[in-house]
Amino acid sequence: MADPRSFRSAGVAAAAAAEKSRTGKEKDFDRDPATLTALRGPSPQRTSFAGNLSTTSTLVAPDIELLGSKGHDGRRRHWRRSLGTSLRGLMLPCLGSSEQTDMQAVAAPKDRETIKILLLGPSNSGKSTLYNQMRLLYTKDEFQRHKPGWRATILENLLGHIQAVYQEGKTRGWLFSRVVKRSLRELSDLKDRIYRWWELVELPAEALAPLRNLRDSESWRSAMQTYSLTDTSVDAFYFMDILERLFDDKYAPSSQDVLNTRLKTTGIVETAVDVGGELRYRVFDLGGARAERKKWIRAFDGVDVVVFHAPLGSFNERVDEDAEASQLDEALKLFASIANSKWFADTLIILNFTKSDCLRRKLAAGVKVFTTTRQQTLPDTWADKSQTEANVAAVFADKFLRAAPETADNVVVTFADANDVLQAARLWDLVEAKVRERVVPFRHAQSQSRAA
Ligand SMILES: Nc1nc2c(ncn2[C@@H]2O[C@H](COP(=O)(O)OP(=O)(O)OP(=O)(O)O)[C@@H](O)[C@H]2O)c(=O)[nH]1
Ligand SMILES: [Mg+2]
Repeated sequence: MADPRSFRSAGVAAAAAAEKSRTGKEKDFDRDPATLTALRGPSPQRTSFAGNLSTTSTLVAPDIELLGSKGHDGRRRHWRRSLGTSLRGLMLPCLGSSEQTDMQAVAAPKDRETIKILLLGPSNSGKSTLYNQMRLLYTKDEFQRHKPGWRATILENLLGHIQAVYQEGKTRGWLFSRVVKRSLRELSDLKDRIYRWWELVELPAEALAPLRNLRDSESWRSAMQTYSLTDTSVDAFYFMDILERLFDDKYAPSSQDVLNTRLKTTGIVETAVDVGGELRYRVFDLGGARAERKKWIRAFDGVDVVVFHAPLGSFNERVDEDAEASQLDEALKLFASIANSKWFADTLIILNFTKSDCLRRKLAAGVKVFTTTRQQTLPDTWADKSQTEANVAAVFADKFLRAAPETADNVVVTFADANDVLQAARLWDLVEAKVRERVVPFRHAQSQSRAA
């Protein structure tokens, strides 16, 4: 099994396996430490993947409602859709003064050393998380200044998740222990003091005890665990584990708290950062939900780098807007249209697989990625592969690369979990290295040929 902390471990294994299947020879990808390329193989084959969930069971508590009556009908999709956007008005200050949804910024003239980078991918794939990692790296002071503004969303993430797990339990007939039922009821009784629409979210001190009881309850943790096998939008274990901090009067979100928080992006968010030397980035974080993608075209002009996000660990999760569509399939279709678009023929495309940690967790829990019960069929070469992280990564890297044009040499594959500081830092290092190695010389060559 690959070293979970290593940025390249799963990717290197994936690249090596794909290369071996293509050429029959071993290739030492460690000699090419920054990239995973050359994964293109012979004729495209179809792959199938599925989730085979183990379930927890148990007794459901009486009806509870933690988030008030506005906008939450109890179904997971509705909760997820409202999560993060509901407090958008409140959260705008934390997005930073250099960011805006103003299209004029998108159309601003391009300077030779200014590199335009788009973060693309479906919703929930880690774009904004990687965007925040970039701000943490290059504009740390500004990022720190805006961290307190995340508090309301963190609390909303925590409460929204509890509501979602409860609703899932109700739908699937899970049995909760008496302590869990009592704690949920106590939280529900506090709901008017916990949640306010268009106001700051506050947690009364009395909420700590029931939340602690939930956190310490085997029954609730097991329900959270099961739920997390089909929804990786919020790492609720993380927030449960910092409960005491959240209740501290002086609580100020840490960088990791922010990186683990889900806030759905609407519109186009931009920031400019000095990278060092002659380089300056203009980075655009675009909302990945289907309705948001209609706005993408406005940012497509003059793009130097696309960092495309494909959530590997979401292979068995559904798209919010379409219960039939898998998140990874959605990512594949989207990637195919980006990689084959005339807008990006000369653009460096970093295809970054995120959520490998979720894949690892799901595999460890016995969830199957490749099963014969899925509608799509497995490619023959992979049908007998064991379901290791490296094999799964290789299958999907191969599948995505086959969706790019046969002759494309502008795609670089990476595996970096967006919420992991080390992995994200290495990804941004890779972006910088590739920009210096390929994008800047390409630009200079273009301007010279224009001048000649
Ligand atoms: N475990 C894990 N969580 C991740 C990873 N990448 C992102 N997340 C979490 O997934 C959730 C969604 O991430 P976002 O960055 O908001 O997703 P997005 O692509 O910007 O989504 P939209 O704004 O809707 O387009 C957040 O709670 C992140 O903390 C990852 O690699 N591993
Ligand atoms: Mg986002």
